[in-house]
Parts: sequence; C-alpha cells; structure tokens
Amino acid sequence: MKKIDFSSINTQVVNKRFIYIIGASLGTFAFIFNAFFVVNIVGDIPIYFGSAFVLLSLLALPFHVALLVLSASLAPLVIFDGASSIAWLHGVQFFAIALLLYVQIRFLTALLLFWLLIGLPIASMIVDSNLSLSYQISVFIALPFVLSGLISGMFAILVYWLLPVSSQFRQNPVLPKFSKVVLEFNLVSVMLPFFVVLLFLIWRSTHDSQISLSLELDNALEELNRSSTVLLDDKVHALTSTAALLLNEKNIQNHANILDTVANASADIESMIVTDEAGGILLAAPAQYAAKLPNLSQLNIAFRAYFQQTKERKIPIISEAIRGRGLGSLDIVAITAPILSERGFEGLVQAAIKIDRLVDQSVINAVQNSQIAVIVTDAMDSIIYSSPRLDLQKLDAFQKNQDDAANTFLLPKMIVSEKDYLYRSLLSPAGWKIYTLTEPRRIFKDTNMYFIFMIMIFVQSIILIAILSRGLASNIVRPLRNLEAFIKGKKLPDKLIAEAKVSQEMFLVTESVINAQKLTMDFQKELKKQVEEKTKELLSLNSELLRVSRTDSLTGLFNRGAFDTLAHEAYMYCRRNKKSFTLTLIDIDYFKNVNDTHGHNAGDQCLVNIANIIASMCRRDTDIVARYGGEEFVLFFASDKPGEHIEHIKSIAQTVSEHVISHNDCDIQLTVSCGVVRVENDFSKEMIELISLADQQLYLSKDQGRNQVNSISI
Ligand SMILES: Nc1nc2c(ncn2[C@@H]2O[C@H](COP(=O)(O)OP(=O)(O)OP(=O)(O)O)[C@@H](O)[C@H]2O)c(=O)[nH]1
Repeated sequence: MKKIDFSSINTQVVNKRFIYIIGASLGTFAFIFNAFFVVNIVGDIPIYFGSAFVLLSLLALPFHVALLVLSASLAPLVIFDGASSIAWLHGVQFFAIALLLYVQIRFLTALLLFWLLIGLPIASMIVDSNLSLSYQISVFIALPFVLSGLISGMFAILVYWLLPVSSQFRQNPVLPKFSKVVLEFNLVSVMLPFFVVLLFLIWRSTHDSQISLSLELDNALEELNRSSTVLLDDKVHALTSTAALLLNEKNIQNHANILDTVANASADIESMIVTDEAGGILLAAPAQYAAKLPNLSQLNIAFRAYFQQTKERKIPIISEAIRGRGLGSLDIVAITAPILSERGFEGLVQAAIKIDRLVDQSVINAVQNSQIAVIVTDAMDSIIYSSPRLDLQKLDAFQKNQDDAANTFLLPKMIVSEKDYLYRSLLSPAGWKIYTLTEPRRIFKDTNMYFIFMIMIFVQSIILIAILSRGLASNIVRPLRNLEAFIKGKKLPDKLIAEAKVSQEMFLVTESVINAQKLTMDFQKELKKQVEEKTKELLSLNSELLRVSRTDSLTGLFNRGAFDTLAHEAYMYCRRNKKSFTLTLIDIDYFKNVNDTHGHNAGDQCLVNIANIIASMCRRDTDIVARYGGEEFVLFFASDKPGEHIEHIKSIAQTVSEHVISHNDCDIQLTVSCGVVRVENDFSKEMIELISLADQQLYLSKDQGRNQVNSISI
C-alpha cells in the first residue's frame, strides 16, 4: 500500500492559508487607506495610496489573490467617492503591470513604463473630462496621480525587498543580474523621496498660489467696489442736492435752469429729467433733450421699476442697465432722487449715466494690468462692464457657467467664452455684482518653475546614479567573475587578489577560494602521482602474471594454454597467407622408468635438460616451443622449406639421445619419439585435428620401437 506523506500535505494547506491571510490583510489595508486616508493634492482631486498594497500583492502573492486585494482597494472609490474613472485607472495599472511582469519585465521598469506611457495620458484625460480645463493644465493636475502611482509602486518594491529572499513570497523565476539589482536599489532610494518631495512641493506651491491669487482677486474686487461706490455716491449726492434745490425753488421758471446746470456740470451725465408724482416728465436737460420734450410730453416713466421703487421707498435708487431708447439712444443706468415735501412724494429727479462712465477706467486698467479680468453686472445680471479679452457684449445677460461640482481649486471656477477662469465676486452696495477673474494656469506658474527645476535635478541624479551603480556593480561583480574564471582555470590568482580588494568579505572569499583551489590542485597532483605509480605496479604485476600464466614452471617453456593461443594465431596467419608450417609432438621414451628408478627429482632434471636442448635448438622468432604435458613437448615451425624441418627434428632427437644427464652419480641417457605433421596444401583442418594427426605419427614412432621420427604431409 502506498504511504501518504501527511507532513507535506499539511505544509501545503498551511502555506495556502497563510497566503490568503496575507492577501486579506493587504486588502483590508488597501480598503482602509482608500476609504479614509485620501489625500487631495490640487483642490479636490483625490489621490489614493491604497494602490501600494495592491502592487505589493501583485509582486508577492499569486495573481488571483492580488485580484482580490485590487477589488478591496477599488470598492471605496466606487462606493463612497463615485470616482469610477479613477478606479478604472487603478485597474488598468494593475493589469498592465501584471502583463509586463508576465513577460519578464522588472517591476520598476514596468511601473515607470506604465505611468509614463499609459498612466499620464489616461489621468490627464480623466482630469480633462472631469474639469474641462485646458489639456496642459490637465496634465499638470494629473501629475500628482502619476507621482502617487510611482510612490505606491516604489513603496511596494521596498517592502518586497525587505521580505526574506528564501520566503515563498520571493519566487523569482529569472534571477536578476547584480548590476540591475544595484541600479534598481539606487534608483528607488533616490526616486521615492524625490517623488514624495515633488508631490509635497506641487501641493504646497499650488495651494500657496491659490491663496495669493485669491488675495489678489479680493484686493482687485475691493478696489473696484470702492471706486464704483464713490462714483455712484457722487451721482446720488448730486441728484439728492438737485431734488432739494428744486423743492426749495418756488419759482418753477428756474427749475429748468437748475436742472440744466447740474446736467452740464458732469460729463458722466447723459441726460436728466424731472417727473411729477405720477411719472409724467416735467423737465429735461441738457438743451438737446429739453428741445425734444414737447414731443415727448406724453412720456411717462411710471412703468420703470426704479420710478416705483423711488416712489415707494422714498430713497435714491440706482436702476439696472437700460438699453438706449426713449429720450436717448445710449445705454444708460438711471439714478434717481425723490422730491419729498411735507405732502410726501412729489416726483423725482433722474439722471441717465452713460454705462461707460459707471466704472473708473483708471482703476480697471490698473487691475487688468495685473492679469485680472473684470465683469460688472447690475442686479439683473446685465453686463455693465467686461474686460475686452472676455469677449462679452455690454448689457447682455451674464450667464455664469459655474461648475461648482468640480471644485478642484480653492477658488471657484467659471467658463467665459469657452475659457476657464477662477474668480471672486462681490455684491456692491448698489446691488451690482463685481467679478474679478484670472486664468487657472497662474496657479501652476510657481509649480511649473519648481517642477522644471526638480526635473532637471532629477535627470542629473538619475544619470549620476546610473553611472555610479554601473561602477559599483562592476566593482563588486568583477571579483566574482574573476573567481569564476579562476575556478575554470582561465585566470591567475595575482590579478584576482588585487581586484578583490573592493570589500573585506570579497577579499576573504577570494582568498579562501584561492587556498581551496590550491589544496585541490595539490591533492589532484598527489593523487595523479599515486595513480601513476600504482598503474605501473599493476602493469608489471600483470605482465608477470601473464608470463607465469603462460610459462611452465619446471622447464620455463610455454605451457599448453600459451601454446594453444600462440599456435592458433600463427596457424591463422599461415592459413590466410597459405604459408606452410610444421607441427611436432615430442615424447620422452620410457620416462616412467626414470622416475621409478632414479626418483621423481631425477625425472624433473631430465625434463629440464631435454627442454633446454629443444629450446636451444629452436631459436627462430617464429618458432613456438611448449611443454604439452607430462613428458611431452610440442613445436610449431613456420617456414617455406619443409625438408629442413624433418631434418631439424631428427637432429633434436639425435642431440637428446646423445645427451647424458648426471644425477646422484648416475648417468641417464634418454631418447624421444616424434610425430610430425607438415601442412603445405590443406589448410582446411582445425588445430586440434592437426595435433591429433601429429599424435598419430608419434604413436607410430612409439610402435616402431621409439627413438623414431614419423611425419605426414598434407
Ligand atoms: N619426474 C617427473 N615425471 C613426470 C612428469 N610428468 C609426467 N611424468 C611421468 O612420466 C611418465 C610417463 O609415463 P608413460 O606415459 O607410461 O610413458 P613412458 O614411461 O615414457 O613410456 P613410453 O612413452 O611409452 O615410452 C609417468 O610415470 C609420469 O609420472 C614430471 O613433471 N616429472
């Protein structure tokens, strides 16, 4: 039965659970940050730093767990803030970076690529569609988005680096090069604080700019309000005095003169009239209007709101702007003063002030010079004055296209003639509205300067870091490469030591490796020497063994085994080349008697003596002489002259028979019988058959009385 490894199953379950717990924690952090720690950098544009936890989960956790963290981080954006477009941006960031990581692009590169190529344009479009600002300003407002994205990503990298390399969160499919790690580390350690400072500076400078612009607009407003109030007060005062004069002057004939004098006294006054209590025109001034009066005697201004207000409230009234008609063709504002006696309202004095004269041009010019546009409307929102560049028509109803929902800035924003303006407004004592407007890009003037300055420093720093990182990495990597080359035998230790002096650790490691390598080399040398010696010994033992295994210990001739091998090889050669040869068996006659008579030692001595005789007479290189067994010898002669062989065998037999062997004072003389096979034509037989043929010839010699040589030729 197969055994189940419970320990490994358990580990897997625990690890999986652990990953989900980490994922849930990161998701919770992302949710809390995006729900409660939203930062507004420029106005109400929210920056969500929860994405740092999402990016960390993308780095350290499986993709499906990271997706859960992403969902948790986006929930507050959609549910609480309705910022679905920003949620989309974060979603796109997640998937784009995941894709880049999938194709083996380093996280930092993926992060920078995304925010520069995709993030910035998308963020600008989001700002543009939300705020309808010009694109350049949208890009600027989008910058904090980009910076926050980069800061979040780099925070994720830092935390990821702090995780133990051996942990399950640091599964790096491709090991990075050391130079890349150093470069990344240096870039992050410079970029992260730099981006935080840049973000802070953008926030600070845009905030300060808005406050100072606000002050500037308020001051302009005050100035305009003061000047127009003074101007109107003057007119009201003049009319009130005129009304008092007319009331006091009992002689009606003089009334026209008084009116004429007042009308001519101020260039601002286009015309003046005096009415009765019912609104009927009694007098008109100056002369050109007085001349028209008889034709206009039926004219009654009781329908005018300012007449009714003056009559009811019995105070001077400043009318809304009135388009030219009636007495004059000019656009005017009417200012009235009631003529009040003990009987009550007896009529009014009214002056028509030319619209152009209602604002103090010198004040307006001063304000406009400082990049501020001005709009003045009456209580009914008719335009009394507007700066020329706003392209508005006098007396048109002023439509204030205010977009309060997108309250991006501290100052409210409105669109005039399709352009964005930040503005402040004020309700003057006369019920008029004064607006001072300025362009939003002024907010970014300082930021722009900071930004360009910072970017210059940033680019310089990055170049410097790249150079330094390269230098540092190559300083550290070179000794490692040296070690690798040294171990492979491609480099000498001298240079190694010199270049390892980059750090204490590197020096120690190099020294240890060199020593270890030296030890290994010495050991290998010693081992080689020992192996060579042992091999030599073995070879000599082997040859000795071979010699012993092939030699007959008594006679020193080849033994039967050696003969079989050698004779077989020789026979094969002769057979292939059709070279004739002779095979001879020599057997000592009546050898048993020697043993029986003189003892075994004597027999041995005889064997040695006869072997020596045979060996001494067979000295050719091609001769094979062996003891074939007991008292029997075998000879193999290869030669083309067969006649010689028989004779040579006979002379061997002759020599043996003449040889006297002395043993213990006894002389022993022996003869031998020989069986010879001469092979000249028939090479078909096997060696064993040839031996058998020789044996038959030997027995023939024995049968014929011994001391004989019998031969056969085939
Ligand atoms: N001393 C000694 N005797 C041996 C050796 N090898 C064989 N012999 C003896 O040689 C004798 C051979 O005897 P046989 O085979 O009867 O032959 P033979 O006495 O020589 O008679 P024929 O061959 O018929 O002439 C035996 O007595 C063996 O014991 C040896 O190495 N040393």
